[in-house]
Amino acid sequence: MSTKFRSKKTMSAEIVADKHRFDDPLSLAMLPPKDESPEDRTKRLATQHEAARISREIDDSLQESKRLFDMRKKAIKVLLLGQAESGKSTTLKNFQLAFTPSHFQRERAAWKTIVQLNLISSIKKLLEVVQDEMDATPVRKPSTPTSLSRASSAFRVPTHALNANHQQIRLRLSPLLSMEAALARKLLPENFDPERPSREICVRANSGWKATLERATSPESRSSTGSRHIRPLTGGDGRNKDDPTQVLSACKDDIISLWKDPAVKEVLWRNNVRLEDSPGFFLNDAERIADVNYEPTDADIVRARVRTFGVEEHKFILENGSAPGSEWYIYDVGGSRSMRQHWVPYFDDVQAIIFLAPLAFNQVLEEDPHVNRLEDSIYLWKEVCASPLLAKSTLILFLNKMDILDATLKAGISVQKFVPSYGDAPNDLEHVTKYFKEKFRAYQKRLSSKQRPFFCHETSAIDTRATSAILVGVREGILRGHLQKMNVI
Ligand SMILES: Nc1nc2c(ncn2[C@@H]2O[C@H](COP(=O)(O)OP(=O)(O)OP(=O)(O)O)[C@@H](O)[C@H]2O)c(=O)[nH]1
Ligand SMILES: [Mg+2]
Repeated sequence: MSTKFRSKKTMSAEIVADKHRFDDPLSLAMLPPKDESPEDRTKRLATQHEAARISREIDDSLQESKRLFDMRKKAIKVLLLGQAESGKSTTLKNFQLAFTPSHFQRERAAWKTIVQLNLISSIKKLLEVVQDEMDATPVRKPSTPTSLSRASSAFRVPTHALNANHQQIRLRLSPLLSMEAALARKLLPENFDPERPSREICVRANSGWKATLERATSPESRSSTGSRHIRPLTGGDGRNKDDPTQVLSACKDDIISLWKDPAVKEVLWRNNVRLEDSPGFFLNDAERIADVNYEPTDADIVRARVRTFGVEEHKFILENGSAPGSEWYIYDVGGSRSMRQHWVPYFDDVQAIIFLAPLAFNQVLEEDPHVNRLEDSIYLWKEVCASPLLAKSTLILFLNKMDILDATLKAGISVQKFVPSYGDAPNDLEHVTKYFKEKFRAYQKRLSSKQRPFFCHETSAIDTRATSAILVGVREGILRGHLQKMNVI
């Protein structure tokens, strides 16, 4: 711009700025030297240009951080709480399946390996019981019963005894066990729990274990000999000894016959072992899962068990429903006792707590067999209701595992025996549920510093269809409460 076209106002502003420049020691120090050579000038201008670029970058990143911070403030935060095995991660998977289905589908490959590992884990327990029985009683040959075996069988009613066939099956299944140990070590390096070493698959939160699993179990990875991948160990029969699909399919017939065997069933029954009630139970589906073409169904993924270790943050952008595009953060916590200390930092600014409480009146905690599960759930519920940090949060109670409660009551297990205060009220699903629901309601009323509505659902989180219908209602309730708080409605 030539001086001719500058306004009076601009010119006087420049004079003031120049005056300021010569008064200000910093500006003086920044002035180019009087005898600056053209090369020095070019260098100086380049440096100034670079400094300005970096400064712009810092500004942009600060603005982005602010934007993310504001978005998080606007996002909906939900915390899943409850004791270990109460169904928190299962509820999270239901949420993904219902509202962010494409995300759910993307993780399918990782879950396939988990289902296979779950199946192997049940086989491991089965083999342990078989081994203990064999160690305790002499093994008999199947075709030529001895007088000793006839005599010992006479003590049992009905008489199904383990024999050399079972030992053979056990031997043939042993590669599964070594493969499981190796696979868990390689694929889940975070598979560590001081409370229950090597009992259950467990991953540290946010360790990217799903991506690790997907990478490590993909066919490309297995066919690679690169050092970053699992090296394939190919047996004499051409089978890959590291690949759970191959090893399981080779063992399929033995797995099925062992699980269906009346002698094994009897041993389990006598030892009071109900594998069917253990988390991640897939033995009844061995025919399908041990198949070489196995692909997990949605129901398999929801039922697959991985113990949560720490606190996992899951970010969702809703793909459907009344507020598509809305951003949610769901925190899934590890529920065993040693992990509860990590919950509190996540209490800040949380809109809703979904509290999972199975009415497991006849079970004890895995980490402490002296503590009744239902008592522990009630203790935790009281803590949550009374917490000042959660005073403004909406509490939503899921009386989960209703299917198990139903089966327990139908099996004739008496509530009164475990909870004397239940008295002689009918030992059926309706009355038992009502009784404990009222207990939870009363504690919330008594312990909340401000009154809040009591939201309670009876759930069976492995039933994806029924859970989805409940979650739609929960989602809408949370959204409404959130928008009201933000004065949008
Ligand atoms: N039968 C039945 N099983 C359920 C139900 N909900 C969850 N499960 C199973 O119970 C086991 C434990 O569920 P998770 O969701 O992993 O439990 P969690 O609360 O996340 O446990 P931690 O991560 O150890 O704190 C899994 O194998 C689930 O498939 C239910 O309503 N009925
Ligand atoms: Mg979990």
